[in-house]
Amino acid sequence: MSSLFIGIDSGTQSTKAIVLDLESGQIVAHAHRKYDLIEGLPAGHLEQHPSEWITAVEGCISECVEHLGDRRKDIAGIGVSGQQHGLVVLDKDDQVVRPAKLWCDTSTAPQCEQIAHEFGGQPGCIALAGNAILPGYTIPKLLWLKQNEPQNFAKVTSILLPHDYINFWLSGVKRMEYGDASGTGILDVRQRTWNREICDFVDERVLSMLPPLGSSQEVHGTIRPELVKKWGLNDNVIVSAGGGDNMMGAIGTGNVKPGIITASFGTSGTLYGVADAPVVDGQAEVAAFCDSNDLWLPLVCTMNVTVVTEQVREMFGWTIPQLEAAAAEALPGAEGLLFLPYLNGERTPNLPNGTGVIHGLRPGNMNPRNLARAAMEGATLGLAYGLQRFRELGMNPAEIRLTGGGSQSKAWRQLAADIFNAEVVTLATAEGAALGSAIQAAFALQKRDGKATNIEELTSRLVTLDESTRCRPDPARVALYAEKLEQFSRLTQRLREVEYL
Ligand SMILES: Nc1ncnc2c1ncn2[C@@H]1O[C@H](COP(=O)(O)OP(=O)(O)O)[C@@H](O)[C@H]1O
Ligand SMILES: O=C(CO)[C@@H](O)[C@H](O)COP(=O)(O)O
Repeated sequence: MSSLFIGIDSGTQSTKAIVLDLESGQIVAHAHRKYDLIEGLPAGHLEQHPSEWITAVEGCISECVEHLGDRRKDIAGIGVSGQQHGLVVLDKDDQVVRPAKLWCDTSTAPQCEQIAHEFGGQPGCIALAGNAILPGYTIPKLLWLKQNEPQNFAKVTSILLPHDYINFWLSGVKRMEYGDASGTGILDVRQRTWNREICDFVDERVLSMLPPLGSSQEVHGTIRPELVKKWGLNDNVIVSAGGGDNMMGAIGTGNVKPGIITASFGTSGTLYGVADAPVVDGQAEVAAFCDSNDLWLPLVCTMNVTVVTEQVREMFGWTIPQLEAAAAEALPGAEGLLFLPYLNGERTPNLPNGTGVIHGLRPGNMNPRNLARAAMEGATLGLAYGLQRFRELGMNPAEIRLTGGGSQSKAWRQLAADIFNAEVVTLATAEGAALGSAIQAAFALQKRDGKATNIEELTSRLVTLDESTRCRPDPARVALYAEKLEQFSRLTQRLREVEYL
């Protein structure tokens, strides 16, 4: 009998679940559930009710165990990955006080400025905790709540991140681990301790709202008896610490030691690589996060990747294959179109009130295929802007591992290789974060039980590259996209001047 581990990835647009057979390395069941965002006014408010995530997790696990039949008794653990930074606020009875403001909610730009101002600007925040305070992060959301909904703030007794809340629902235990906690803005990533000054500035109750904090390699708890009964599981199934989706995506793409870089094309775009010391960027373009193995994960995040391609797809009423076909049919460079992809505002570069721009329209080039291509190119150029900063900080990948929904597109993979000027390759599964969560659950259980285990050995056995997807940069297109990136940076600067001065 071999052990099975469930990996859950609670993403921004959907929840994905896989069941990993630890012995064979096969994925023996999978499920997914979609949901929407709550868009508030004025633009910038983006929220979800945590009950949506729970309904999706419950549905995904139910579907997987139904598919497994009697093999459900082999399930030994569950690991949960979640979109980073969202603020879940609970009252004294552990009821959710209001919907969670998400990583892509930019309504908290004024609160970021207030916090930064208190500590001598963003350099002061970086000195205290290793990171600037940016609208995506968690702590400005709590200050926003205090200032805008004081009645709700008064009810809050504890705060959790999205994956912590799912862990709490699964196990009844409240806890945070270093990786996801590093995206709050209040974790001093060098020491892995809460920064009291920033917490107290937001409110003197903040420290008391935080649950216990600990290693990302530990077992979080065991599945609640009601759920064990509902799903027909054994009663000792563990829940591992879990983590932010990028931290778990790192495990699921075999990115567990320095030297490997992953790019995720999900709702957001991210680029990250493990480091064995904190990487603190004085310009704050690379976030100084912790990973899910008690190391560090310097990361660049852009807010607009499949957000942009999905808008174009919906505008033309296309299926995903139709979107891909249109982008593949267009010429590289989209006949002069350049899409600044800042539909939801942006984090890198920091343009919380930014908007999208399509530049270069002429009578002959304004057609659906060029718009599809320009959307993919613009989203990828946004990440390439961040990759430049990665390279300046000494992380210069020859190969980038791609994960997330957009990485399933062949046309997108090739233009990513050309824009990044690096080989790109995907993994056997596009669900890197879900796979990473299942692997982490296996690792945490083996570690707890005192078995000889090693995350590097586990990932080298369980994570496989899909060599058939490898794309190599083409010199002519690399040159074309280098020019586009310069134009992209200049236009972004102009947008900043037009919208902000
Ligand atoms: N072949 C494809 N080409 C382009 N986009 C794709 C493809 N397959 C999936 N996607 C997009 O990927 C997105 C979902 O990616 P995912 O990584 O699951 O996001 P998240 O974790 O943020 O919810 C969807 O918007 C979907 O349209
Ligand atoms: O904010 C960040 C990273 O800092 C995002 O990467 C979120 O973690 C959302 O991830 P996806 O839903 O796009 O995977």
